[in-house]
Amino acid sequence: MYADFQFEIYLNGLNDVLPSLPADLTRLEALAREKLPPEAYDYIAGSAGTGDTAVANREAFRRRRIVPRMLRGVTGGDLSTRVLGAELPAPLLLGPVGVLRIAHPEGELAVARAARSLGLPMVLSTAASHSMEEVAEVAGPRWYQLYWPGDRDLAVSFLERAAAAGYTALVVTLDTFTLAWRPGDLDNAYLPFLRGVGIQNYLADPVFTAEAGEDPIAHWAGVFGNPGLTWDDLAFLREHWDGPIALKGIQQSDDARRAVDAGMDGIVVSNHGGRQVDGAVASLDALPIVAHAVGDQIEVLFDSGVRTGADVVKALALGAKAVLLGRPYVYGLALDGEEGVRHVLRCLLAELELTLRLSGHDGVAALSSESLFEQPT
Ligand SMILES: Cc1cc2nc3c(=O)[nH]c(=O)nc-3n(C[C@H](O)[C@H](O)[C@H](O)COP(=O)(O)O)c2cc1C
Ligand SMILES: CC(C)CC(=O)C(=O)O
Repeated sequence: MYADFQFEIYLNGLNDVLPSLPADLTRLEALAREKLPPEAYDYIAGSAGTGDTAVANREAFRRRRIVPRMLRGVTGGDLSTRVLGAELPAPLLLGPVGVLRIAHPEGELAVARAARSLGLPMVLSTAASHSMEEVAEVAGPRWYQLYWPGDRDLAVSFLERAAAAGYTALVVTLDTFTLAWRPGDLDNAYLPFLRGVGIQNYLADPVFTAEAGEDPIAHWAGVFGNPGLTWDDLAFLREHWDGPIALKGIQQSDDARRAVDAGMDGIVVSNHGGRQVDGAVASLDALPIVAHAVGDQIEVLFDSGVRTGADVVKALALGAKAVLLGRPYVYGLALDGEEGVRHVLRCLLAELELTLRLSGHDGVAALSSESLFEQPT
């Protein structure tokens, strides 16, 4: 049971049981802000444009309310589930976040260790600041996130390296072929790759090494600016990746159906945490529409705005099989490395389990849209 340490905390005090971080995960952002270099904090916490979509992501969660049911003989509260062919102890993954060394020197390694200690999959970003092979050495279950380079040889080399290093599923991010207008980073003139953090991931790659020495921004744009991709190109990925593939950044039902038609195994309903299209629909608002459009034909995952266990309950009730966590674990990383990430995950899982049981659900499979009430706007 994930919540077992709850009484231990009451008996001994939070800080004897967990690192000296608050149990209220929504307070971590303010603490991380005090610790991180200002431009790194702004990059992590920031979003596109006015931040409208990032705010809408949270509002969409607030608008939905859990409706607790009583006397339902709730005993266990089983969180385990099966996603893209993998048995997960809980419907939670660590979403792909690039350049984690800007938050902590151990970066992706610390995150991988924390995820492994709880048996949760980590989705490693193409833009990771440790190579996928280094991360694989310390990671447990692992998936690989692809920023799809225009150069097909480079794309194949990423896929082959990921498969060889034991990454079992592929998450292809479609919504970030170029960075959005992000005023905070523009005001700071800050892009992590400029500090030579992000691109280190590729130095082990012969194709990339040939290009090294070039201006890193021009290099990034040249390599990953691949806006001409279409649905037809997905056949290429199928040809070069044997495991399951999920498309990340889906927000619309026709796009979701096209993913089914293209033979994909999953989609991640996501607006990149509001970091790409400012004014875009809140990801949680898109979720039930997309989930309804595809039914059981493809697995639906979700991210953008998840901050608490109750949020996970809401996303699952609206049709997600599992959720990906973004910024919260990065704040934990910034505050206390591996321990900080584990703290975030343990608190979130405990709260998820308690919320599920207290609202009358004997496991994640018992959730449905009837578990929620939507407040009129
Ligand atoms: C600092 C930062 C870097 C990110 N880097 C990546 C990335 O490399 N690849 C990717 O697919 N998504 C990336 N994302 C998006 C996350 O995977 C995820 O969609 C988003 O953070 C979810 O929203 P949340 O932060 O509100 O939980 C990044 C997000 C942040 C905050
Ligand atoms: C483009 C990336 C390296 C990182 C990313 O996805 C982001 O900053 O949102």
